[in-house]
Amino acid sequence: MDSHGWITGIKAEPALRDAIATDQKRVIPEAEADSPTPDKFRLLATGQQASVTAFCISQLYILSTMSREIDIDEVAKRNHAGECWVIINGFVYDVTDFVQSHPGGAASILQYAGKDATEEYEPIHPPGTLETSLPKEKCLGQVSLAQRLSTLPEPQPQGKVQTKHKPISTCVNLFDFEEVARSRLSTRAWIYYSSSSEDSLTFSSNRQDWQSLGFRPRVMRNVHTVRTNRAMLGHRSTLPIFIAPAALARLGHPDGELCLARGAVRWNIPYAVSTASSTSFEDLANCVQSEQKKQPGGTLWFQLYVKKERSETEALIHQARSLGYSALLVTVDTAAVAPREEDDRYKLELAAQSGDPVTEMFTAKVLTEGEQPAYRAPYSVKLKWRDLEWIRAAWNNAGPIALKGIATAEDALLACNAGIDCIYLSNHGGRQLDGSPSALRTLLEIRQSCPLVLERCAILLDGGVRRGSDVIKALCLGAAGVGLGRPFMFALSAYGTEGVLRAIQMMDHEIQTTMRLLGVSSLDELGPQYVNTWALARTLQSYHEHKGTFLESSKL
Ligand code: HEM
Ligand SMILES: Cc1cc2nc3c(=O)[nH]c(=O)nc-3n(C[C@H](O)[C@H](O)[C@H](O)COP(=O)(O)O)c2cc1C
Repeated sequence: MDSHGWITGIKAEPALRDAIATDQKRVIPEAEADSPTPDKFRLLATGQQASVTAFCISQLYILSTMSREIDIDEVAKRNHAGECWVIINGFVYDVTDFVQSHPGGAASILQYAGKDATEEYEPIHPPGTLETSLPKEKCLGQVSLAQRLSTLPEPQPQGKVQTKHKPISTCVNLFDFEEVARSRLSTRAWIYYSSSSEDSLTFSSNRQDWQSLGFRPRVMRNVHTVRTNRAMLGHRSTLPIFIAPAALARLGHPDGELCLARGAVRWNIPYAVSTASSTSFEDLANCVQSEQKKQPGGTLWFQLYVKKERSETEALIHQARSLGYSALLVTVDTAAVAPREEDDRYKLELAAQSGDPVTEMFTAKVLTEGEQPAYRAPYSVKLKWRDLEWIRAAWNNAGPIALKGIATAEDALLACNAGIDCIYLSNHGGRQLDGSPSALRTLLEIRQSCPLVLERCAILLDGGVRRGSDVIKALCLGAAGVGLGRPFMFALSAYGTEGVLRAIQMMDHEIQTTMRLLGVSSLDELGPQYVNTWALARTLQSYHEHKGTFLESSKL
């Protein structure tokens, strides 16, 4: 390594080296020097701020390859669906044939047709995406270094954000992280994390329902020592909480999902990795392994979105299994992606500002026979209960299986009868069907109409959980454990790994305090006698009135 912190073997011109030194980064190529790709470089920050700026990678990429040079004006001409080129990390890709099948929707690429898409592309896609999604020949060449440098954004003064930044020591609860994250995140990232579908009815009731449940505390019990440990999907966790699967953590912080993995190991709780993780499944497994060498704990679960192609799904399951992910969580509430209008409006506004004709988001396409509608996600609209057979076979008993997104007692019973190990009650944080019930309501419904399910299957749930007291309420009603989604995304966006660790610590503290004030010293003592469900239970559909329909609809 030379005096500038560069690994030898990389030829960096002085101008480039200076540019990167200003940004205080060192670059380490992980692949052979003769065939570098943008995804095979990693940046290590020497300063506190580990913000990975894609342009550093692309400069090296440009310098270290010898492929065809393309003029930026040539790229600019290919700016429509009929001929669509984009620049990513200094390389020019012809994505004309790929655009229509892009899993993130055609519009998201067409917005960058003829332009540099690096800044948008990088935090969303895990390493290796370009290589696996596009044929090699679609990488046409690279733009010249001079042209690339001329389009680089001005370096941001590093200290400015930090001096304004609220110190982590002043955050007292999870809502504080949300506030800090809001001030730090780009508009796009904030909207992506915080938005919910349509009128946000479900999103709002997720929070309200926890608040409508009261406690029935007992006093004068010796609660000097409290035990918070809980087994969830075979993992003996220090706390009855886990990190719920959420896509695109690198939108919030350059270390993205790695922050979550570190938090999970250091606190010994499970982390459910999303199929749409912006860090590769392998990097996360390696991170957990190396953390566990320092201190054992934590586990990775794998959240599965069933893709349109069965072979793709099977490949994902095999990969998760071979990397040692210890449970499979199949998400079942995404037959379509519900509109999150804030996201859509923002994208459309950007498109309108840049004069791009991106209207296809709302344009109905006439389908030829047998063609699937172009949903905005790569997930299967044909998923059915029978598919559990091949999903189970692909997983090959590598650990328990949960169905994530169950929202009625009838489906809970179906899952139970299908031999599923765990029912994960969720409405996707209010991001899918607006008007669907909170997990808490579904749990009450199960207790009312088919309590047997609680004996035969483990129950996990999530949605609107922000307090240790919410967790305890769920456990009183029979949940084995509780997931948190947005709070962890906000915590990592605000303070990286430190934020995640502190968020878990806050939950630990709140859980312990609630237990003491409730008069229990172990989670096993919790039961329905500790909560007052009256206000919520009376809003449920009466099981006795609808018994016939219930029994009918809980069959296939
Ligand atoms: C040009 C080459 C590109 C390739 C090869 C590519 C490939 C992919 C792939 C394979 C996925 C699916 C990830 C998964 O679920 O496993 C995806 C998702 C996505 N991509 Fe791209 N993409 C490209 C460009 C872009 C650009 C320029 C944008 C600009 C915003 C973009 C935005 C998205 C979004 C929003 C998703 C969905 C993420 C989610 O919510 O799950 N992509 N892309
Ligand atoms: C930004 C974001 C991304 C998400 N991505 C996924 C995902 O990839 N897979 C999934 O099954 N659920 C996903 N979810 C839903 C969460 O797993 C979880 O159900 C939800 O966040 C819980 O609600 P909460 O955010 O109020 O805690 C996502 C949620 C958010 C907020």
